[in-house]
Amino acid sequence: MPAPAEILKYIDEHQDAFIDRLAKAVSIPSVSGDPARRKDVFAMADWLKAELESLGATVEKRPLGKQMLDGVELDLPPALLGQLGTDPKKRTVLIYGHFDVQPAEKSDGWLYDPFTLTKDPEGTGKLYGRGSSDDKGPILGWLNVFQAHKELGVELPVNIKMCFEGMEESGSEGLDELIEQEKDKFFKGVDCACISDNYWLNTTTPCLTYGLRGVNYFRISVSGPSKDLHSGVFGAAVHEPMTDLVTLMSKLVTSKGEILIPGIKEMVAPLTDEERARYEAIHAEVSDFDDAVGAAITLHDDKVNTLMGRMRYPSLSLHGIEGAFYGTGCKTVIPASVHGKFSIRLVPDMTTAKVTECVLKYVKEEFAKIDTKCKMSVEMVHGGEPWMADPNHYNYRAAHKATEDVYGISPDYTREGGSIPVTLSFADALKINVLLLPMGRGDDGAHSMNEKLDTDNFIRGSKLLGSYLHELGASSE
Ligand SMILES: C[C@H](N)C(=O)N[C@@H](Cc1c[nH]cn1)C(=O)O
Ligand SMILES: [Zn+2]
Ligand SMILES: [Zn+2]
Repeated sequence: MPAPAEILKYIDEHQDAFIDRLAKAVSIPSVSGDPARRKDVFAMADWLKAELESLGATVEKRPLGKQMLDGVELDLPPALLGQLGTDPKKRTVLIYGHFDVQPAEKSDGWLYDPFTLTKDPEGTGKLYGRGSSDDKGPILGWLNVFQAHKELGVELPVNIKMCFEGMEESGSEGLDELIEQEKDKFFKGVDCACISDNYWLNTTTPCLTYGLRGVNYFRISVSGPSKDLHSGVFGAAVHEPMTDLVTLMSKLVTSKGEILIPGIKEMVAPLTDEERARYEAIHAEVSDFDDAVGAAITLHDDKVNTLMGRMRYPSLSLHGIEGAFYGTGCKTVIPASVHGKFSIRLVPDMTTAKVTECVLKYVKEEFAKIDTKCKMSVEMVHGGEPWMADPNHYNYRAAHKATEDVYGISPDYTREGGSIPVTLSFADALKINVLLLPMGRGDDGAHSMNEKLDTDNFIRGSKLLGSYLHELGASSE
């Protein structure tokens, strides 16, 4: 059963107020990876808790302990466990989202201040701001639905349990332990889960996502002199950490994206004809990738291999070098120590443990070949396993119908190239089906500069979440 027409009308009529609430959320710079912004992640938790409570939810703040970040002990931001409705005759759906965001600085190349929601500057309905699509917009989509029901006095068709965290962009530290502790308490009675935290493949076709790649994030540290040196005074006289690190990082992946670490490719589940046919059926073109990244730079020239590269094969990306000179000008420095960061996206049947074993062994062997007096260490910073769900479950059928209700078309069935490690934790610990129901478009620029959410995706996406709840409430096994 679709959401009642009055709910959909309410969402349309309150578009401006909903965008203002998104602006407030974006203005809190809740960057989990930056110790200086940690207080803002706490502030974001408080703000979201108050908003949920004003809509009638009961919400508990659950502390998650402490973490060590670059040798400094930091409090982890709390998770929010919320509830709306306890009717034993209704299904209970768990919704998850994260209120932390990736780092963003105007100087990264943003057109506007990343922590001010810039509304529709080009007249095309785009809402620019860090977290607009990943993942504050989708969280607020749920709030829009709750508000419509509360204000109109329409009963929610299912019971809602909520889990919102503030560390997703930094490895979801502490959350698995909370889920394990609470699986027979707070999470008891959950029938299925819905996560809105990924993206359509293109800019026009909604999708349901039944798989995620996992991720192992690594850090290689190379150190030499006890302080930064003048390259004119000491160049060609000493071993240089940066040179060794760049040599090492160049051994990880080719320019064609081929991972050079022995043992990685061998773990990947073989492709079947049936699976290949699923990629052929997806509504996407290579040009959608070109548009999303802003250049014609795909590794493959055909749709199927491009989609499979993103969804069903592993990838290795080099992210950056901490300690390196990166400013303007020509500083002639030999950095004393540098830290190279890279991650590997995991697919079935890879595991974080086996990938870590292969990487550590290989990096140490390759470093030994360099014949340097610098010191090297390598560590896995955080990891999450790949995940797949059954897309024939009633949870997916409800979302399929809701997509038809709201968009008038059938959704594509996709696997996401990104990672949401907690998805597998919910599926395994609670033994439930999890659905990923994205709100944003493929060109939203999550993790990039100029992240945006289209007004239409925010508003119709809110209607989609509402209709999904009604279809779920009316569905049978
Ligand atoms: C898909 C989701 N919205 C997301 O962006 N996940 C992140 C998770 C992560 C892991 N390490 C750091 N962040 C991602 O896929 O990068
Ligand atoms: Zn993200
Ligand atoms: Zn996200």
